[in-house]
Formats: sequence, C-alpha cells, structure tokens
Amino acid sequence: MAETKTKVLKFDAEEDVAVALAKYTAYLSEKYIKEKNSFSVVLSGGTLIDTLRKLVEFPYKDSVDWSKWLIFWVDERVVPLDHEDSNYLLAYRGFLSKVPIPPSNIYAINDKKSPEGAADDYEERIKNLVEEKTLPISDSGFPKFDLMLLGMGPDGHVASLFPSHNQRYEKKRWVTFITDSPKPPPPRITFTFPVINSASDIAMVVTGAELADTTKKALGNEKHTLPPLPCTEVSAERELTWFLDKDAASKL
Ligand SMILES: O=C1O[C@H](COP(=O)(O)O)[C@@H](O)[C@H](O)[C@H]1O
Repeated sequence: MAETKTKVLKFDAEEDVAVALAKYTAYLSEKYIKEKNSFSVVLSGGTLIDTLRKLVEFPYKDSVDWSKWLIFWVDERVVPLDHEDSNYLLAYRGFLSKVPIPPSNIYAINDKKSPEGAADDYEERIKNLVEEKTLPISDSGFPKFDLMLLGMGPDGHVASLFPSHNQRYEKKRWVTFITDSPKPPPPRITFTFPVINSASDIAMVVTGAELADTTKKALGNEKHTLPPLPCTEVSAERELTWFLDKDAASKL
C-alpha cells in the first residue's frame, strides 16, 4: 500500500480555516460525484460542525450537488437523537437542516439500542450498503468512504478512540462501542481505525490554543512515548490534510 500523502495547512484565524474547509469539501464533492456519482461524507461531533459553517453559505449552498451526498458519523453518543449530547442533533442544527441532502441518505445511529446493539446495528447497515454497492470496499476489506471530517481532543482522541481505551486497537470490527468514555457522555459507538484509515480523503480540523500542545505532539519533530496518541494513527488512502489555525499551530 502506498504511503499516505499528508498535508499540513496553517491559517491565521479559525475563520480562515472555515473558509478553506468549505472550499476543500466542495472541491472533493465535485470530484467524487464526477468520478462515481455520489459523495460519502463521515462527520464528527464537537467543534467540527461549527467549522463547517461556510459550506452552507453562498456559493456552496447552491453550487454543491447535495442530492448525491451520503452522510455517516465517525462516532456517536448513545443518547436519543434529539438529546443535546447527540452528534446527529449537532450536525442537524448546524449543517443538515440547511442543505437539501435527501433524508434517506442520512445514516444516523439507531438510538433505541444499547451501545453494543447500536454498534452492531450501524455495522450491519454499512455492510448492507457495501453489499448493494452504495459504498465501495477497500483492498483491505473495509468500507471506503470518500471523505472523513475529523476533530481531535486535547488528549489526542479522534472519533471515540481514546488513548487509554482498547477500542483504538480493534482490527476486525467496523464499528465498536465504549461505555466508559473519559469524555462525557460515557456510552458511545465509533468507527474503528481500519475503517477510518480506509477513507480516501481525511481532514483533521484542529483549532484553538488548548490544542497547541497536542498538535505539537502529533506533528512536531520530537519523538514521544508509547503508545502513540490516537490522532497520530490516522492515515488516508489518498490524502490526509491537517487544517490548523494559528493558535493550534503555535507550538510547532
Ligand atoms: O467527543 C467528541 O470529541 C471529538 C473532539 O471534539 P472537539 O469538540 O474537541 O472538536 C469529536 O471529534 C468527536 O466526534 C466527539 O464525539
């Protein structure tokens, strides 16, 4: 397998990150829709949704072919979809309610299940999408999403893969669960690294001074102790792009 191409983009302000992220996402939307007539996008929760805000404004609101988008979540809190902690609700309010993505293309988790049941259910639904060829499969046998939009926590977690929890080492499952997430709420489901790292393109979107130390650990030259931070284990099939504002990049 070819080594991931990694780009690190630094911007003066969070606003500039938002502008660049919208342009990048709209560009990939056009590229993948031309190539395969659909665009599968995997969202995170947290600050990412706010940083996506420029995508639902002029010119992208009218120029993007939203009818071809398929939406998934890299992780979700196991709470009702209308709960304040839900990543779905966050995305609905800040993004999905503002653009005409067909509701049948939005793959939210089943919020009536236990964490384990919700993970099984999400994995099963993605397997069905692979079987019916809505989603392609990578050479390594994992589903291949076009674009993942990831955030990073101050502890270096991505999705709900935390530094000192075993979910980060899962190699077989597509979706797993956690009942004791160190960041509330405790019950969550999450894509595993084999799925994340099978994505064609990944954006790591990191803004704010509170992430400067972790950004330095992830991208700086110093070697750090094992095990590595989860954020350093992200790779993409085509290209991984870090979007940093000046504050997050201040210690590089
Ligand atoms: O809990 C979560 O945290 C990460 C990072 O969130 P942020 O607010 O620090 O950007 C997020 O990417 C993940 O989806 C979410 O469930």
